[in-house]
Amino acid sequence: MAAVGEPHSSLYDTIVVGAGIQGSFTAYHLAKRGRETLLLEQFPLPHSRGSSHGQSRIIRRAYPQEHYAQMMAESYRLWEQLEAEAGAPLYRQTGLLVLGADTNPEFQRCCRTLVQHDIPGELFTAESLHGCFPGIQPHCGEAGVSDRTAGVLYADRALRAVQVPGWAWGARLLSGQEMGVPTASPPGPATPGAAPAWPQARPTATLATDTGWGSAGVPVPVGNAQCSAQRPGVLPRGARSCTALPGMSHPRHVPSAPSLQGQARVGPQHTAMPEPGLAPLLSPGTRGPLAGLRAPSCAARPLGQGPRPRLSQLPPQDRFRRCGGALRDGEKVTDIKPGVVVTVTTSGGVYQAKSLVITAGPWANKLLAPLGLQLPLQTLRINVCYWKEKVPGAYGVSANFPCFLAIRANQAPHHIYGLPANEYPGLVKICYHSGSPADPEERDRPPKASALPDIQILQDFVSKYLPGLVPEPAVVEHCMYTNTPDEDFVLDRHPKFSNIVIGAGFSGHGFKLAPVVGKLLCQLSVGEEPSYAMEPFRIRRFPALPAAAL
Ligand SMILES: O=C(O)[C@@H]1CCCCN1
Repeated sequence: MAAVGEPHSSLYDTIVVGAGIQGSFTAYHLAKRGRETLLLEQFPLPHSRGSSHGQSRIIRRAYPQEHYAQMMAESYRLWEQLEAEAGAPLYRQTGLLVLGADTNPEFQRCCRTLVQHDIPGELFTAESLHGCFPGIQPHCGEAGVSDRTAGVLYADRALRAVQVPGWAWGARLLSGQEMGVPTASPPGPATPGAAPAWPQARPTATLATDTGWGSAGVPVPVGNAQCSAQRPGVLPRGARSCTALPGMSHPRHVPSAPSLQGQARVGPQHTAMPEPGLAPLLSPGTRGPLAGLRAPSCAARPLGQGPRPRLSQLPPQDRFRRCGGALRDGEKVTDIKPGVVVTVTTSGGVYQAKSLVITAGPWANKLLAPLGLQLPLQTLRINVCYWKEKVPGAYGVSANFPCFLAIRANQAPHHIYGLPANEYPGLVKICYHSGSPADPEERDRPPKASALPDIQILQDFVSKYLPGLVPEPAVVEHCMYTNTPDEDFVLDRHPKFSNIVIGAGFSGHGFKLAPVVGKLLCQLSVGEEPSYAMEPFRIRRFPALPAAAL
């Protein structure tokens, strides 16, 4: 079979349907292994119809689920590798603050992950948190924990970077928009010339036996919040950075935030005494979960990675030597015929491959229906909101404002998360981790006013927690989530057709994990043993799949 008017291989090793971040990383891994790979995308690239567009995403290791925490260690390494290949910064370390009720099990699981994986971070009471981040106004009974390795991924740039090597090494662009091998750092929000500091992914300390932050059902005594001392305000311009975390401003008079690493920070800017509620955890010889950890390494990891080769600087024969990839955008899949050889018909041609990977985001079930499978996926339209600073720069990356993740703060049933002002000067990205059910084909239809409770929830949150922001969104953009009931991904083979692999249901938290997801889908596709336990991602975990679905 041949594409209309285009020469190409008669039989690909793998066709990947969907060139969002998950499909692009899958094609990238396949092409790097020398697999003849065709990456199909229904829209001309770049586009903003799915879930991978926009300039920023959070990258973090603070995950409540152990399986993602494990995957993130490798994901950081693979992002760093891609960054070296692209020759352009893809990441900016800002730190992340997880904010939640100190008794919240999810908050406690995040704390446990940080301790168990020896991830640098700190624990805050409501009072010490407000001292370190005057722009944030926590409330009684809330606490914070920071993940110093976290930051912002430059999403658009990352997507482009992973698509370019995927086919540039693979040699052929058959049609569609030519994306070009980068010859210089693409424009974007990163500081020019600033190489990001990729945090150490591997644990560096021997950890004490886990006595169970949350796992044993014991509430974590994270401190005695003294809410009366709090004051509204924002980070003063030019405020000095905290010595412990790059993402913190720490005025001299503010009480110290205890370190997750097992001792209170002591220094000219910090008080020596741990806060009363933390004392039992922080005492030498404690059997608590913080026992036995090393003193914090407070300095930011030195950049020190030297100049990176740009793809464009490699000799063309090197760039094109690797066998594999081709990308066809602007081609919508209209039919898939399973079999030992899978036949995929698009609006532009007919292609065949030994295996197929479907990474179609919110279109997953539309493609799977003719293959007899419907996954319990809910597609949601998400409002991506930006909020104006009252004092310019107060919540910006340059002022060391961190990313944050508020767990059920303000009684909101879902999480609220934010990223410091960066892509739009003076505007902070703050979003609700849920949205209104929507068909991806109709995502541009304005929702009814009643379908916008999230904006009201965000306004309440901004008023109460971020008093230095104007509590009206200045910009609202949109993207799609595809949620599973448990918000774990689907990474599995089709139950009937083992050479059809499905990546779906990334539930609004998949971007940062895409390097590992792509590797796993590649491994499933080529018949290798996956690098991680796949149980959380299996289709069969959904007990209620109707028989007709299979
Ligand atoms: O995965 C993340 O890190 C962000 C924040 C939390 C919810 C949405 N996505």
